[in-house]
Amino acid sequence: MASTRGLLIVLSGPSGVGKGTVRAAIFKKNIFNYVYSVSATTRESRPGEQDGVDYYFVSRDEFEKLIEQDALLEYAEYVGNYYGTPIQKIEENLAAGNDVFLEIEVQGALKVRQKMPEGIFIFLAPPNLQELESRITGRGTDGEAIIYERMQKAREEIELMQHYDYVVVNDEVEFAVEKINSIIQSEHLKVERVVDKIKADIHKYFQKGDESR
Ligand SMILES: Nc1nc2c(ncn2[C@@H]2O[C@H](COP(=O)(O)OP(=O)(O)O)[C@@H](O)[C@H]2O)c(=O)[nH]1
Ligand SMILES: Nc1ncnc2c1ncn2[C@@H]1O[C@H](COP(=O)(O)OP(=O)(O)O)[C@@H](O)[C@H]1O
Repeated sequence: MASTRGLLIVLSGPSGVGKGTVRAAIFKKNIFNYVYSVSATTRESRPGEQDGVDYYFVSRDEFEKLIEQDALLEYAEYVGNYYGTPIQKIEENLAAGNDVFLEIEVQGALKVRQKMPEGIFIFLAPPNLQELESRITGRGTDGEAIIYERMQKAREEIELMQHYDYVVVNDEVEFAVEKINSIIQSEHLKVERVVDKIKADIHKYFQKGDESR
């Protein structure tokens, strides 16, 4: 009998809410040994970003081949670039019992929800919209028109919050990390998962006994 499948954890939310920051803090703490799902993207790499670690940086042609080959669990076009989740490693890791962590935007997360409804979908929300605007502005990567566009998009995305399992407000990074880790912890303790684990253990125990008899 295979070991219990890992959990698929999807962290999503509007641009600028702090997904990247919170994800980095979660991985730094590394409580649950999540495997991070590295996405493919057609956007240019930023200074300090590493190919295969932060993203797989690919051309548009290469990305379109991945789509044709059905190699992506989902993909979305976001601010002029493609972003997509390679499926193979996710499947392999979940089957091996490892938890897999995705950090993707809202359209993509909802597509994953349709394909893998057993996942745990967490919406990272800003404390309020004024604070969201300050974070986007403070990041210093966007002009005024883009900021306005991102705020309009955030408004639509916040309305999709009801399709998630949990909402975590990113007030302080440290608190958001704690809240997310405690969600994962309680998902691990759900009775059906514990029962699956115990069944796998019972199976292993008696199989060993049968072999030595
Ligand atoms: N749908 C989808 N979105 C992704 C994927 N990878 C990253 N994203 C999202 O794409 C958006 C833009 O990412 P990025 O260019 O790194 O800029 P950021 O705004 O600084 O995080 C963010 O909301 C990411 O969460 C993916 O594989 N699929
Ligand atoms: N809890 C927080 N409090 C204040 N600033 C934050 C918080 N979380 C993130 N930020 C800041 O907000 C900006 C956007 O964060 P980022 O992680 O890039 O967002 P996203 O990945 O969702 O687009 C960054 O400048 C980051 O330092």
